[in-house]
Amino acid sequence: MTEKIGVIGGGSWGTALAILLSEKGYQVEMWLRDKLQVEEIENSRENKKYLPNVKLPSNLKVTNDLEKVSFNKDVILLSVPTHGVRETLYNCKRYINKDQIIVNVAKGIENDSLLRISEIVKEILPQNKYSILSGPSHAEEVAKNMPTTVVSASEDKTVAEFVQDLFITPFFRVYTNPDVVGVELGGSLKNVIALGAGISDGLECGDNTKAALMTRGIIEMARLGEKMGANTSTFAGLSGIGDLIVTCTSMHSRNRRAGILIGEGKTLEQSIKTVGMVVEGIKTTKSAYELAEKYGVIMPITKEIYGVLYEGKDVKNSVINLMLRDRKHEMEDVIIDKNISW
Ligand SMILES: NC(=O)C1=CN([C@@H]2O[C@H](COP(=O)(O)OP(=O)(O)OC[C@H]3O[C@@H](n4cnc5c(N)ncnc54)[C@H](OP(=O)(O)O)[C@@H]3O)[C@@H](O)[C@H]2O)C=CC1
Ligand SMILES: O=C(CO)COP(=O)(O)O
Repeated sequence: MTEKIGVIGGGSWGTALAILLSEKGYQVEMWLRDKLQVEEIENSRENKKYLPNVKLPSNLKVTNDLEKVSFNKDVILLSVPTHGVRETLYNCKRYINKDQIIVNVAKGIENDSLLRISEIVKEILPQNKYSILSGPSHAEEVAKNMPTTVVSASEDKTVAEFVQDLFITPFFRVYTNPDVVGVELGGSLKNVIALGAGISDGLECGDNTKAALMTRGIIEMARLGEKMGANTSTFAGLSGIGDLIVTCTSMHSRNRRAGILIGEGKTLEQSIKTVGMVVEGIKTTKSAYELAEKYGVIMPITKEIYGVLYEGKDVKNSVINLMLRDRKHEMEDVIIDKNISW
């Protein structure tokens, strides 16, 4: 049985998963970059900043030391936001050996390089086995043992199944999938659409609008995914439509909450500050927009959200732009694929 797990990143998600793994009886140590926060958590046995009102089990250790969290662990759980993954991995690379399995739970695409997390990990730790764990799973609900389902994706079936065994509990059901590209893209791109769903709520558009954004959103996500080598059926699964539903509708979603504030007329900076936690979709919108250009994929919702976030476009004009696009067949991509005509 795997005994030792280092959790790198003690935000809401890292903390919720560290609790789950500790309660399963593993030896878990969680790293946070802020020394004062580590002391505060040790004293109160609670992560008041990111996961308040949830007590940490007594066997869960907390540290500020990257060597302690990385060295001699069987599994490294990467739970820092996407923009911090590269630097954090570089800083702990010297303590990690090739037999340690890397499990990533961050949902984003790196700016500028346009790399998914598995690609960053491959660059820095080329010999280590990798799995992404993703799906509709708000930390606040997992911490309360509310039934949740996620997917473990790895190129290596034994690794995907190992991670499934590691995390599965009666409340946290883990499926497997070989499609790393699809699972990583689903978890990242849904945050862009969730910003849009939030903007729609902030504008007081109704449920029709949100259903439209979600349905047309998953189509453009899958369109990019297919060009990038994903299996389009993955977008119909937990890390695609599943996570899109939860993020576009939940009051826990930071992406949706940031979108609501933008829709209400707050600036991007005000919205990020008010949410006070990582809003991955903001950086991912830029990466997704650039990937769409690079692969020549039409992503109208992503393009409008990019315009609002990065070009100062008026949100109401963006809605009009989306509604007044050229008329088209709903299943255009399918029709082209299967050569179907009327
Ligand atoms: N919360 C959730 O329900 C879920 C989150 N995720 C994903 O998990 C990842 C982590 O998110 P989450 O835990 O929610 O984030 P939070 O906003 O709750 O916490 C962010 C954590 O990351 C730290 N951090 C921020 N920037 C850096 C950096 N550059 N280097 C190292 N550490 C950094 C913060 O430290 P400090 O306080 O010092 O700034 C804080 O501990 C994201 O990709 C998110 O999309 C996935 C599924 C569910
Ligand atoms: O990915 C998540 C739930 O599955 C968390 O979404 P937010 O980052 O929008 O809170």
